[in-house]
Amino acid sequence: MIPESLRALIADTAGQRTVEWQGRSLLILNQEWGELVVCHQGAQVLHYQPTGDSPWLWVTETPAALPGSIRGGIPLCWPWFADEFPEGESELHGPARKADWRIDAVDEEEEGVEIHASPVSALHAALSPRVVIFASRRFLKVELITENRGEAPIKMTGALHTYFAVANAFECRVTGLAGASYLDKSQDFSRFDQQGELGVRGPLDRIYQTSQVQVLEDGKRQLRIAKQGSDSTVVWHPGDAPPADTSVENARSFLCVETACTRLDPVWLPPGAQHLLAQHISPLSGDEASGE
Ligand SMILES: O=P(O)(O)OC[C@H]1O[C@H](O)[C@H](O)[C@@H](O)[C@@H]1O
Repeated sequence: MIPESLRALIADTAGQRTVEWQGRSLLILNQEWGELVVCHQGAQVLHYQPTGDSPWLWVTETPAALPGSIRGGIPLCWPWFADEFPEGESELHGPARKADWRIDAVDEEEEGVEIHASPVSALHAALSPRVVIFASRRFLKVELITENRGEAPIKMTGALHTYFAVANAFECRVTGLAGASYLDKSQDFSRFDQQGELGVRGPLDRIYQTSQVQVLEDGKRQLRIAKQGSDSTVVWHPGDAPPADTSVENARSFLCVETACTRLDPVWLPPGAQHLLAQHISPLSGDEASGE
């Protein structure tokens, strides 16, 4: 579920190192607690695997060339999601995922790591983003923090556009959405209510209005997806018409469950204020799994 060439670089890493892959600079950690790969382009977590498990995140076998971004891992959509462009802009999902980011700090402890990143060049006249990544044997958490350094309130949207690695996208369940209202992008953003839990059986592109925890089940693993600062969960799969950088077969092994702020819940950030958008992924504990 990650390309062989990336797998080989991780296997050759003892501890921590920075390497080139696909023309991008990657920070690779291979430690007792597990593996983590962060790409400098987009401050994108490309890979996370706690010891004893398989990868939680999917990466395309055939990434787009630069200046494109790599499909997979946890791309940052910032400071807007999809086509919620501010006036004069046209880049789908915003400039952050293609931009160069600096790794400001890597704090390693026996139990895990905390990584801080910020863009090399300003991505917005007033909004300033930074990213904090926490990884350990038990969880992966990504925080996207935005500060308004300007003098007027600014409207923003965004997403942690996570590509989860799954056994088969069309045999997945995403629980925690039952009863939630959603906009269906494939039906001109018509609004519906989710009847029962979501079973993914084909292409879908939906924005659910919810701040609740979701659980992604693929028959082999149950991952709990908790969030902060988000009232939208986007569930997306392109079916048998994936984007050009991904084959139909390869696309079957991801499902996007995105922690987002969208047209349903845009953030109006006052001057001097910060917004935290966070996704916290962990295995469903035994108690929760049995419904206790
Ligand atoms: O191909 P990308 O620009 O990465 O966008 C991939 C997808 O992102 C989101 O999930 C949107 O809801 C989809 O409509 C879009 O197709």
